Amino acid sequence: MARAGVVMEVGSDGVAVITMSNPPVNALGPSIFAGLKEKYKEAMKRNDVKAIVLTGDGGKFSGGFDINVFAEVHKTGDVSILPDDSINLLASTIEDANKPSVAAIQGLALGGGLELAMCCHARISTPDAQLGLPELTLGVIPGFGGTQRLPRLVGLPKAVEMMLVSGHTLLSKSIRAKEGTEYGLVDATTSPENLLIVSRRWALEIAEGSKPWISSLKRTDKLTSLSEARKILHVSGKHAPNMPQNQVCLDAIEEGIVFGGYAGLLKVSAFTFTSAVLCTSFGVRVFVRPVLSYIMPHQKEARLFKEIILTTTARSLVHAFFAERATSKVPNVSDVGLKSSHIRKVAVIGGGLMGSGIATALILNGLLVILKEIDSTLLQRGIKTITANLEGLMKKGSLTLDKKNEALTLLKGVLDYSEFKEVDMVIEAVIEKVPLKQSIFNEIENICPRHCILATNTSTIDLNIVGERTKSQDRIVGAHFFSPAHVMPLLEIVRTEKTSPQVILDLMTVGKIIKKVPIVVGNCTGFAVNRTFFPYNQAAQMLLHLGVDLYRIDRVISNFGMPMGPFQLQDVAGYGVALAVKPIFASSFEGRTFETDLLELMVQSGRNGKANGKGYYLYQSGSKPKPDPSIQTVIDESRKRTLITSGVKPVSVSDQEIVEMIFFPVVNEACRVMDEGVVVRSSDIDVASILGMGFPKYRGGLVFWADTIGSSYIYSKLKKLEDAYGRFFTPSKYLEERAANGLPLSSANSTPSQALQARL
Ligand SMILES: C[C@H](O)CC(=O)SCCNC(=O)CCNC(=O)[C@H](O)C(C)(C)COP(=O)(O)OP(=O)(O)OC[C@H]1O[C@@H](n2cnc3c(N)ncnc32)[C@H](O)[C@@H]1OP(=O)(O)O
Repeated sequence: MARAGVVMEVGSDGVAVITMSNPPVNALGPSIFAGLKEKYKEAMKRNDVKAIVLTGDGGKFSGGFDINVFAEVHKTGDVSILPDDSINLLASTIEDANKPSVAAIQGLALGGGLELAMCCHARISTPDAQLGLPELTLGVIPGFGGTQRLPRLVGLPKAVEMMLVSGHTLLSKSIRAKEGTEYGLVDATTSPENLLIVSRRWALEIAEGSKPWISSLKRTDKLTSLSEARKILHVSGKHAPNMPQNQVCLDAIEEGIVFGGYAGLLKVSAFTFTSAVLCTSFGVRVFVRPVLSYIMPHQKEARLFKEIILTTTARSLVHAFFAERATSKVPNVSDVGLKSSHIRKVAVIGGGLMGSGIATALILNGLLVILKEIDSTLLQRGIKTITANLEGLMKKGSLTLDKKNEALTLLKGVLDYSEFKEVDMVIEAVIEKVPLKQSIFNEIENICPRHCILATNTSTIDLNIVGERTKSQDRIVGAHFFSPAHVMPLLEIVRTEKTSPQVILDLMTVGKIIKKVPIVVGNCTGFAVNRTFFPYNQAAQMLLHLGVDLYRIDRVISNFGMPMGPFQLQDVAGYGVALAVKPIFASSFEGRTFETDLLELMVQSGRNGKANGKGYYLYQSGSKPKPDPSIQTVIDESRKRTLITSGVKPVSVSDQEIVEMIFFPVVNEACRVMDEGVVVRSSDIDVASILGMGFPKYRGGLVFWADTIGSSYIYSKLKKLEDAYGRFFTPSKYLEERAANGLPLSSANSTPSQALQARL
């Protein structure tokens, strides 16, 4: 089936197989809903149909409700385009039908997809299918009865765990079907070949009465007492600062627990309420609530859904979803019919922190790795770091011992280039020294096969300089990983004018294989991410030199949603790289950097950050970083030496001003990055800021957030700051023009910027 739609085939056994098709993930859009209603109506009418199997085409059940509709709601503000199908289709037509339905699940059943499966009377699945309700990661809540049916199928604690978002990346926990059988979400697992056979038989057995006919919404056996439930909901709600969707979801669940899931779907009457209350044994509180709130838990869910979809959080997270997917669309690379080459073996040069992290990411995802170091001590240290990285993942529960051992078999340490004759890609990850990198590229060009990609992990150095002594400019590309490379999800792919589209496509493919989100950017000092964010630390340092307490700055920025404040981040990253790139940024961005000796003074006073336990904070293993009062002498000395603050009284700033003074210069630099065509589209900066710098995803990314504030406000603030503190804050031409014309900063969002188009 190529077009979106639903088909039905009735077998001689009396089973109607209804198949949804909407490639690539069978998203539930209007044509699928219309098709489901039509086919169900027909199946109910036909005398030769005894039971129904509901499934998805192309090896997938469904990736859920069509998120494009959310984007449309955000564009128009019109929530009436959202279907009200939780009652009409899922409950009345499927769950309450007089013929049973079995969901045959393969690949994935997510969001509305799983909700559809949960209203069937049984679920048969392939063992590895991914099942989950990730709606909260989009800032909304399940809207097709998931808040009611999931707790009834798997119990409240597991349901809450599967739905709520937590952590900085706002993930909700999906499960594999194998685990689903333990919790009762899945009735049986089977191979893809047998899926329809087993599902048909199961459906007939329900119809004949030899298997139970279960309506999820009527079940109460997995629900705990109301007081227990409230405890679970209360504890879960506590971990949700800045995420209104968590509390809203808990409210919808609680409503259903108090009033009963099934009662919510039937016409409201005293009898239905009473029977719901009795069968769930949930106390007297029901009777003291105002009558209106008795009406239908599903109405509660649907009503909350329509409210929450309009929040800034939902807008931001839906934007982030599409922004992340847009990164794989690179003009003249992904749209010119190129096919990815098969990259099997990768050499990593340098077993330091970055090289080991990169090697870890590669072997974890099945690629053969040759790790090269200059002597056996360094090589052993690199291999030890890789082993420790894998053990760290095991401790977190994300890797089994077998997988760890399997990964290590893919790693080979070497001290010379003899193995490089067969590699498909080299990633150089040595220290940031131009002559060293140049001589490495010169050597590997001669040794590696002609097809081999020559990548550097430099975070700053111009790629044309790195490859200056080679003739293979078309194969040279930047593969900028973020530390720790086996954990951080971003891969910045840096191309020069000469890098071939095939090389870019191949590196993007490797990026996807190792589960990174690759963004393709142009070549300039700091590339897109470090360049955009260089004013971040510098603005924080400027505020410190203006007399603002460093721990307050960190607190304000953490409260804004960054994983930690800028000073703690400097401690964690170490000062080495910052000191090394300081002169590079100062010369490339002359006049718009903040000059201070702070880091030099820190190092002179024996502080190296977290690495030696002493930085802006004091670090002891097992306890949280502690402010260090003795840092004041270093700060006083630095303030004395810094032109901007000598003789000036400490400034008084509000928390909002701290956020603005730190992030507006970052937004300003992002404007230059967009204007120069360093990124393909502004939303790539959003993705990079979220995945590379920890910018809060629920704010949609740096540029999206800036647009919620408005270009003219940001411009006027920067102008005032420029008057007070100089060129560090001077608004860019791009920002000035956008502000003058009342335009958002992201208007080049879906199309490549003009500067880039001119270059391509
Ligand atoms: C009322 C309901 O309760 C509300 C809901 O159901 S909200 C939706 C809940 N579902 C989700 O959140 C799932 C979102 N999707 C995903 O997590 C992932 O896309 C996936 C796991 C399904 C597949 O991942 P992967 O194979 O890596 O492919 P991925 O690149 O992400 O997606 C492939 C394409 O499908 C699209 N897509 C995926 N899920 C979609 C959805 N639910 N709606 C619309 N498009 C979707 C992507 O935008 C992408 O389109 P593109 O090729 O044009 O860029």
